[in-house]
Amino acid sequence: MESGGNVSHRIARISAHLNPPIHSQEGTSVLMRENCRAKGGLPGFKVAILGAAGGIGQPLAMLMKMNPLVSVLHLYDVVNTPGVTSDISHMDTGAVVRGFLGKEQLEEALTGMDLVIIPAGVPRKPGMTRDDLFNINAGIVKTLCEGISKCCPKAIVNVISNPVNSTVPIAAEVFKKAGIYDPRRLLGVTMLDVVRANTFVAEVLGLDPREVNVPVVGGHAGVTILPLLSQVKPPCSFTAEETEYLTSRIQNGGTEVVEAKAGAGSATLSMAYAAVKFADACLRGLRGDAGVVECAFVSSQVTELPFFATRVRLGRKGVEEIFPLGPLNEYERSELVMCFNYFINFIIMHELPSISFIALSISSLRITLDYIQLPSSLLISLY
Ligand SMILES: NC(=O)C1=CN([C@@H]2O[C@H](COP(=O)(O)OP(=O)(O)OC[C@H]3O[C@@H](n4cnc5c(N)ncnc54)[C@H](O)[C@@H]3O)[C@@H](O)[C@H]2O)C=CC1
Ligand SMILES: O=C([O-])CC(=O)C(=O)O
Repeated sequence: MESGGNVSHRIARISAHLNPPIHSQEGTSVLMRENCRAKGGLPGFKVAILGAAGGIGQPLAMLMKMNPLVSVLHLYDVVNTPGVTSDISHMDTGAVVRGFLGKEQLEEALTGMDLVIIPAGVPRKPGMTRDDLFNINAGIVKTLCEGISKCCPKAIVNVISNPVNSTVPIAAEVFKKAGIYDPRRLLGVTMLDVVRANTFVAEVLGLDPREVNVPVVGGHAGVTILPLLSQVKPPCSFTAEETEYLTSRIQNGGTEVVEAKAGAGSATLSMAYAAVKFADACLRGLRGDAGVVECAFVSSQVTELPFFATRVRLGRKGVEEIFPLGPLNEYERSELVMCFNYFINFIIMHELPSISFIALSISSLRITLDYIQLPSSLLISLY
């Protein structure tokens, strides 16, 4: 015999699944979905995916539907959300799924969300760099962040759209303009670099990748992706050859996939996996779990660059602690100079006056370089 509470809970869950996504087909049932009583499922977090019908968006939506921490899942895109939503809503997991299509439904998709994940935007094709996506994706991220400012200003925001090195500062500018910027809540997703690093290092060492943890710092493009192989857990050492091979493979992992897909896009499945791993960490932080630490591209004072990826501790307010780089070996210090060079060149090339990147100056970089004790010969490459 079920208690009254259990019965009403079951009815609420069934009704929640019958509750129509905004773009569902009309059923022939006497019980129309819009008449159902419950508007949400189990207690849990409300998550929106913006760009949910895309190569990343679809598997990401599927994996988030399987996440027990999620009670409501909003899928937003400018195309194809009805089909994706209908499909995913049939999965017998706890989260209730609703679909939203087109700009006029963006606000509805965002209202009340705890976490917003943004994989909206174009992917690259062979021969392109992530920075080549800047012109299109910057505008997309800007519009979506304006919606977030208005409808869920307290949400944690995970930015996947490339180039992450620029889309995150753009999101910050939008939030500042709206007066709602909290750097703790804005995170660029660099988890795929960590996932790749764990996999490739495990291959070299003959370990299970699940046992390996490689911090990857810097940014998310080419030489800005800086795996700290001297800080791998479990502790291990690499030959110079292994270090070169691993660093290059991790830095070029995205290009490896773009070339293999030969024009059909970039990493989607591994990215969806990485995005869910990261989103789950954010949700566990929001729930108040202790010791949730992942790498992310965030507003940072670890170096003089205004945004930088390092290990961060996630909590109820988002990023609650940013860890320093830790001791770097000579190879990693020289890689860090290349990382800085890249950022500076990008800023100069794109003349980004409105972006806070420009706030960094050569003199402040000198302080950073002194701080990390680079050999002075390497400084020359900066000037
Ligand atoms: N941070 C990372 O590690 C990674 C980032 N990416 C980036 O993620 C982005 C998405 O990649 P894919 O899913 O493969 O591309 P895709 O083209 O398959 O999907 C993108 C989706 O975004 C949607 N979209 C476009 N404009 C939109 C708007 N204004 N509002 C809402 N949705 C919009 C499209 O309709 C499409 O469904 C790309 O910029 C790619 O470079 C990809 C892999 C890894
Ligand atoms: O390489 C790309 O364009 C997509 C991406 O960011 C990655 O796979 O790391």
